[in-house]
Amino acid sequence: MRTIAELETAARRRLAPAHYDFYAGGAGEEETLRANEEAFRRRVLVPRVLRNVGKRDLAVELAGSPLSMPVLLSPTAFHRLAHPDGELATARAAARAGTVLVVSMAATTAIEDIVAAAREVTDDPALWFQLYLQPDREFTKAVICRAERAGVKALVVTVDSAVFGKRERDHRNGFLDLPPELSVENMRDDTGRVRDIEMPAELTWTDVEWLRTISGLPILLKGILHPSDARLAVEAGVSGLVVSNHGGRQLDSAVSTMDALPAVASAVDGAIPLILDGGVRRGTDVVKALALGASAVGIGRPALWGLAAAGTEGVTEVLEGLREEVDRAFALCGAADPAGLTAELVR
Ligand SMILES: Cc1cc2nc3c(=O)[nH]c(=O)nc-3n(C[C@H](O)[C@H](O)[C@H](O)COP(=O)(O)O)c2cc1C
Ligand SMILES: O=C(O)C(=O)c1ccccc1
Repeated sequence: MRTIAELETAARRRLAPAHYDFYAGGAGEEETLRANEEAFRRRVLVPRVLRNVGKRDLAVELAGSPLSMPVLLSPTAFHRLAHPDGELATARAAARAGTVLVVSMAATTAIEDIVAAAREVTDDPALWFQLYLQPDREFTKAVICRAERAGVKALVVTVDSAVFGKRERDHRNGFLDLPPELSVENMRDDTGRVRDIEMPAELTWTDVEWLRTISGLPILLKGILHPSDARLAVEAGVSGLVVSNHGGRQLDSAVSTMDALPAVASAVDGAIPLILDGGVRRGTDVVKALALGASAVGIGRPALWGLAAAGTEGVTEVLEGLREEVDRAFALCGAADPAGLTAELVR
């Protein structure tokens, strides 16, 4: 089994340079992109021993969906740029691993087809749908109804993107849009035209209330870093938060997610689950995030590297590699299950 770093090397060899840069890059100086990984390296584990870790259970439940381990696939755009099977491959790997795939609104495959691919692997796959609330509310509602009908189990609203982050690699490479043979299939309107995804600059907490009136699905907010926003999210009645800086692709110089986590966890005080994403590359990263208050972590780029390197098998390699590392790190930290990971393990 290859490490995520090795899969990234394999992916880089296969991808067009501009596509590799689109996946790998961040906003501006890429300070936040680097800070996410660096924040894990800066923390060390102080393990406990003699705690009978002979039987370990990595499973968690989030917003009504069961996960076989505390690792899910964060939403990422354009999987067909990485591999011809695109989101179908990613969905199969997630279903096989028993974890959640958050399908991006910028997916290059229709949500019905993604759900069908996962259902070939398992009866009741857990697929969530990420969205940017569009200025056209009727259209937004239609997209949500379509995803619900297809069988998604939760909605993840991305709130860190009032405007698009400036990814300077993309500007240098002239990578502005998908090649003509690909499109964001879930943005088709009733005329069959594919609409552009608009970044929702005018969004407020009122829109989160509106969303709760139009869908009964659990709603999670993705891109929360400030403890005051975390408190408002609890008041708004959402089912969970993703502590995320969009993998350093939005506000450069934003706090790393591991540095943001403790204050968010203390603000939420267990009321709703927290998912952390950004920079997770090793099982010990997962353990550090859980110890400091996350219920699970999300991975973005690692899944894209697996996908580009080897399709479904590559994403499986990433997920099973992480599972093995997480399990080993639990054992060596003296934790038999997620509840056994406490803040005292991290310095
Ligand atoms: C190529 C790429 C595309 C992304 N597309 C989306 C998206 O469509 N919607 C979204 O909410 N987040 C998107 N993200 C952010 C991820 O959901 C996630 O927050 C981030 O990748 C986590 O950091 P990591 O890549 O270090 O694991 C994207 C990230 C990357 C790298
Ligand atoms: O690349 C991204 O991070 C992203 O969020 C996105 C969203 C819409 C279209 C393309 C990319």
